[in-house]
Amino acid sequence: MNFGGKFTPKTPRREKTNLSSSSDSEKVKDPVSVFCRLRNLRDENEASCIKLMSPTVLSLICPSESRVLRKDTHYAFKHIFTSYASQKEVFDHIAYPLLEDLLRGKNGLLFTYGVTGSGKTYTLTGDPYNPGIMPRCIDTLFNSIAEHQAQKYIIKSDKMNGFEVQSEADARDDCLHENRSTKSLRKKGSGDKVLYTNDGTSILGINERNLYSVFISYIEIYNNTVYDLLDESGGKVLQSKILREDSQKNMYVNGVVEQEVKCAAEAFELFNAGQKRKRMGHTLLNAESSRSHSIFNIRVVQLEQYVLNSNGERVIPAQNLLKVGQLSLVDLAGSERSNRTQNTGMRLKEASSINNSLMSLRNCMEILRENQINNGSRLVPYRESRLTHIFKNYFEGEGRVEMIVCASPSVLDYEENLQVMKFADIASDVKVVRPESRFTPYKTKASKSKPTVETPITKIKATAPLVFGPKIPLLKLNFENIDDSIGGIRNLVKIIQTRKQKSLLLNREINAKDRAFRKRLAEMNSEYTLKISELKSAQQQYKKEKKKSQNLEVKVLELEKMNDSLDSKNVQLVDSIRNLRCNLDEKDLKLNQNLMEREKQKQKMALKQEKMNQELDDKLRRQRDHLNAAMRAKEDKLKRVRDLLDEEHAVVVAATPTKSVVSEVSNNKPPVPHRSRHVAVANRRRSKSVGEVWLEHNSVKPVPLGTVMQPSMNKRKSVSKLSKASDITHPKQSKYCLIAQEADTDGEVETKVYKADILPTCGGGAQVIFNDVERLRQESPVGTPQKYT
Ligand SMILES: Nc1ncnc2c1ncn2[C@@H]1O[C@H](COP(=O)(O)OP(=O)(O)OP(=O)(O)O)[C@@H](O)[C@H]1O
Repeated sequence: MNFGGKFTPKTPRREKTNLSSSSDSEKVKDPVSVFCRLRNLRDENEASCIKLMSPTVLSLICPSESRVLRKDTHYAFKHIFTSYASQKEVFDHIAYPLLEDLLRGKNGLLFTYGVTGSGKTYTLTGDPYNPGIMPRCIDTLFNSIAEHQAQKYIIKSDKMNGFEVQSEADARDDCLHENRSTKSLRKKGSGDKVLYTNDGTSILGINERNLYSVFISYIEIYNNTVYDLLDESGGKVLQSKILREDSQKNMYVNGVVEQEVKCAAEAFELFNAGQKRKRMGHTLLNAESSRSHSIFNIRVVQLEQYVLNSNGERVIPAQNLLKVGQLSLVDLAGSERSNRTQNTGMRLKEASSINNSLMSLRNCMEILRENQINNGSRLVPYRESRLTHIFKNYFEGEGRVEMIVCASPSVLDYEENLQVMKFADIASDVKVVRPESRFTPYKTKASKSKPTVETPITKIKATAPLVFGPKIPLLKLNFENIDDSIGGIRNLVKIIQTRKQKSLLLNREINAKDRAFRKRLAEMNSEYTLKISELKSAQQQYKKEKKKSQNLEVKVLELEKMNDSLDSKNVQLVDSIRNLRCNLDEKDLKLNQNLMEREKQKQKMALKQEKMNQELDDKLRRQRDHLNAAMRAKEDKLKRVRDLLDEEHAVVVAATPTKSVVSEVSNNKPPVPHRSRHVAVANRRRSKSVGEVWLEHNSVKPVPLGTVMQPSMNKRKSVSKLSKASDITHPKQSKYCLIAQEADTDGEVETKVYKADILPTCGGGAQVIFNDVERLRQESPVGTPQKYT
């Protein structure tokens, strides 16, 4: 084994594994082991929706009050732990075999899955008196390897998911300058030390030829971003990390703090420090609910000190190989329905991210199962979520996968349990390649101190004895048999000569080696100087890159902050939009109500108006009919008068009958001249008789005419009633007119002026001779000028 020379990988690079590949089909595969752990009911009187049928089968009973009634369904598990099962039972059954694998250099993934508050964290962590799987794993591990641990920092993480081995002196140096951040992490963790009860369990039959180193890392996936719970470089703000593939195509968290621990207490301190940073929150269903998926990684690295050759002698292993096993304990955040948790804002965003990642896990499982059943090659969408991406290797055959389904039997959890059980059903059908011990080639770190310093392996080299030839026999001189003694002496001389020759040879060899060594040393020295300058430039480059990456990280952090604030703003906006929508809906409702009310009123009004219109129409029709009848009667009378006038041309009215005429006129009836008393008088026009005096007889008070043309009567006397003969016989009066008003068929008012001459009779009376009728009508058709006749 060469600790100072150049590293050459001894094992071929592992090809990317794929479950559907033909080579994989030849490998032995095991289904994902799915266990179930039932927790106790919170309230003893509560009804249960889970019925145990056997130690491996349970039935999910649909509660009668469920919105959708479903048939009872059966689900099979590798084993079901009832609420009476102790933490130790769960550990012994599930985690102990994984620990055995870990010490054989095999990987294992154990995750808890279930509804929020169903006991996932309790199963994995527990409490000091009922330690869960994680503390039991740590205790059992150190109980088993305590005596066989490598000196601290002999094996170091190379920050790229691999390891390198360095000399003891360098390891001591590193111990002295122990990472400050780790110290402070420890300090933080040691503030309130949590000590879990150690029951002394250990793994039997570990390989005692190996030196063991244990490494711990603790990360969380929060809102689909990976954070290192042990990284203190960002102060209180957790640093987001990216996922990378190492040279062997294994996924790892870039730049994750992977701390070597030498005892269980140190591991617990780190766990507690990380636990304080883990995102927990209070929800309606769990006072301390995990808001992120947390992954606690234990890596055990084994360095083979020596191997035994066929003669049973200890020889240094020919290859630079480390056996590396990893156990990932994953506490998944609980699946939850927002209508039950009534989460809002940040909690709601967390819940949706949790549910999304769990959905991605389910998707991947479904596709893996489908590929296996149909021998298909559908792409498994590991990259959809960090949770699936980080565990890609496990599903592609890099380790054993086990799952504990935690379930609360409460009827309230029925719907969620149904989904969890379906997921478990899918998972138990997925098969993964049985893991093999993993050997990783390691680099030896160039020693910072003098090259004479021994590593655990160079120590073994030094103990190999130098052989100068045959052993020098014990010479016993026998003076009684001098020949024997001489023979012995000769033999001795021969041996001494051979040894001398051997010694000379060795001396020459040593000298040659010394020369070669010196030459090599000189070469190495120049190489060293070269390397130092290379290292310096690499360091400078590294510093630059580090600065760049720090800047980038700061930027990422700022962007994340911005993203977070945008997210919270978005949530607020969504809330306010929802409120505004509610308000709008309320207002719309009110508006609609008002509109309906108004419509009703309108309809009422319309009905009322229609009724009124009808009434008015009726009234108008009656009035019109009445007026028409009256007019018709008048026109008849008038016609008769005209006819008479036309026939006889003149009517002489005797003085005595004036009264009767007047009385007829006063009765507002058209005057009917008496045939025998008619006097023939030539037609006279008003315009021709200047200075005439008119007796204007308005039987009723007329409607104001408002016309432009008025009957031209310069001198007139208006009377409403003719009561005595002198009203007519007055000598100054020569003209008589009777004014009557009536409505025509269109309802327009028509004024008729019946004109007559007053002629004195020889008997001292007067005769009234009607000779003209003047009609005054006012019409107002829209858009047409008013007509007057
Ligand atoms: N088997 C059990 N025995 C006793 N107590 C239990 C058991 N399972 C859970 N509990 C208790 O129930 C509570 C909720 O459990 P826990 O926090 O482990 O739930 P969870 O599934 O991790 O929830 P979340 O997903 O919200 O983080 C805790 O107080 C825990 O102590």
